Amino acid sequence: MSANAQALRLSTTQPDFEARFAQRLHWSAEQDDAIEQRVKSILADVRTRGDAAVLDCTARFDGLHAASMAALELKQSDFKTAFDSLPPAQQHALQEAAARVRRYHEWQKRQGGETATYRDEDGTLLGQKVTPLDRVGIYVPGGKAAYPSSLIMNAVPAHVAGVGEIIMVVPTPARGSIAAGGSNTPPALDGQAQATIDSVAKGERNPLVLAAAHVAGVTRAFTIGGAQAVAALAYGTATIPKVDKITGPGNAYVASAKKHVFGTVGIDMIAGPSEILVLADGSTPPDWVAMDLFSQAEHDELAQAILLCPDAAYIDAVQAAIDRLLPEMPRADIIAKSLNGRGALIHTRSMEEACALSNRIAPEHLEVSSRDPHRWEPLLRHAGAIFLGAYTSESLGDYCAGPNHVLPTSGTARFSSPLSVYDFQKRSSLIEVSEAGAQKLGRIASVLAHGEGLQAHARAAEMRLKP
Ligand SMILES: NC(=O)c1ccc[n+]([C@@H]2O[C@H](COP(=O)([O-])OP(=O)(O)OC[C@H]3O[C@@H](n4cnc5c(N)ncnc54)[C@H](O)[C@@H]3O)[C@@H](O)[C@H]2O)c1
Ligand SMILES: N[C@H](CO)Cc1c[nH]c[nH+]1
Ligand SMILES: [Zn+2]
Repeated sequence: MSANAQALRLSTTQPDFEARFAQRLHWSAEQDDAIEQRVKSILADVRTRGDAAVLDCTARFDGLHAASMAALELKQSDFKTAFDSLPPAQQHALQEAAARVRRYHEWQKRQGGETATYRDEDGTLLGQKVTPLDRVGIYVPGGKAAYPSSLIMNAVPAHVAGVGEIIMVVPTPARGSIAAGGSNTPPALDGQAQATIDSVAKGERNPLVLAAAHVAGVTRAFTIGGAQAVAALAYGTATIPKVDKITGPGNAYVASAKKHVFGTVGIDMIAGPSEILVLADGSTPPDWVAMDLFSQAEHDELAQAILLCPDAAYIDAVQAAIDRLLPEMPRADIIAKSLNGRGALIHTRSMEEACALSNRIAPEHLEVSSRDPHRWEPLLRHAGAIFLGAYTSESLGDYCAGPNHVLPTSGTARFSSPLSVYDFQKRSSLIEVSEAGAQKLGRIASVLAHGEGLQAHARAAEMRLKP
């Protein structure tokens, strides 16, 4: 079957542009209610039954039948064996990518990620103490594709922050299981029967993911996924240690579960489908831009790829490149569904108007494919990551440029930031008031405390005042 991708053509001069633009941006997961209900029941089950529920869900959704949690735990020796058996080019690529991501996050840590203090003139010390989290859970997606790059993007900043223990979960669904894209109607649970099956059956452990765990370093790892993995990390089970925070992307089940466990544990963000917005002045080869649009569209039928450009002839050339290049793509069907359903090629009056539109979208990835990217960058306020110039393909950021590829989606870049070293740290304020400082601060606090009617606050400050 040959896929055909005709992304919606829009122009900002069309009278109905606003309505059509808003409609295209709107994203709603049709199955939201069904997913929410299922996630709630999985969370409750894991909270009550612990490991037994995790084993049942893993059999039910991933087709992975294990008699005990021990069979779902990966060992450090598994990681080493996987790494050693990779071709040298893959070993080298993993190591280089991890080294570049580490270097970037080490730099980031120096930009405000370290304890610092200052003193008032009277000797009072003020500042913030930065402490790494004790134990984090990292979710590495594994349902429809394997993501060693996401493992690196989560584990490396955690290490750089100084996190003590990193617990990784990664589903390894058997072919034909629900998670691998098989039937969406799960069979009834039959925990009793499954308990008699005494080993892991058919779960596909991706060697690059295991090798990435060797390179990036994780403390313990389990081949579980979905809401059950998030629940196990959040509540803890007899086998899986409860963590302080869960980071990492995942599908709608993972996102919903993270939303529900927030408060019991910290989370990084709720990630939606991938997005790319290319802002082009027409100077980049159209094939490059077409492939950049494909690069995010190929993640997911619900991914969104948008081109904004003031040159109508250039938009025609990008569409021609899409038509020519699409049949070569192994994931052409996913790309076509994404472009047809959610993509857009938008003709703008100017690059200035394109920048303003981009700010309204607040995309996860924003490519400024221009001869003069630094002219436009100051106009761009909201994006998860900004890729400047024709040579900066978004895909380089996904793997090895250095900054994190876990980014805010669905317009949340208006108020949130990429995953970072700061996600794996917390801050405590430091206050040491000198005797002289207590005289000044005590008088201010006393007045305000009386104003709030809080006498003990006032007296605690006043007792330290010299007569
Ligand atoms: N933002 C990022 O940085 C980033 C990086 C990599 C991947 N991603 C995205 O993460 C997502 C990964 O999704 P995925 O599905 O491949 O893997 P996943 O690991 O997120 O989900 C697989 C799990 O979903 C659960 N599941 C699937 N169908 C279910 C059902 N019907 N009922 C109950 N549970 C069910 C199963 O437990 C399974 O283990 C993709 O959308 C991908 O684009 C994002
Ligand atoms: N583009 C994804 C985040 O939206 C990350 C990724 C992983 N591998 C390839 N791409
Ligand atoms: Zn990607």
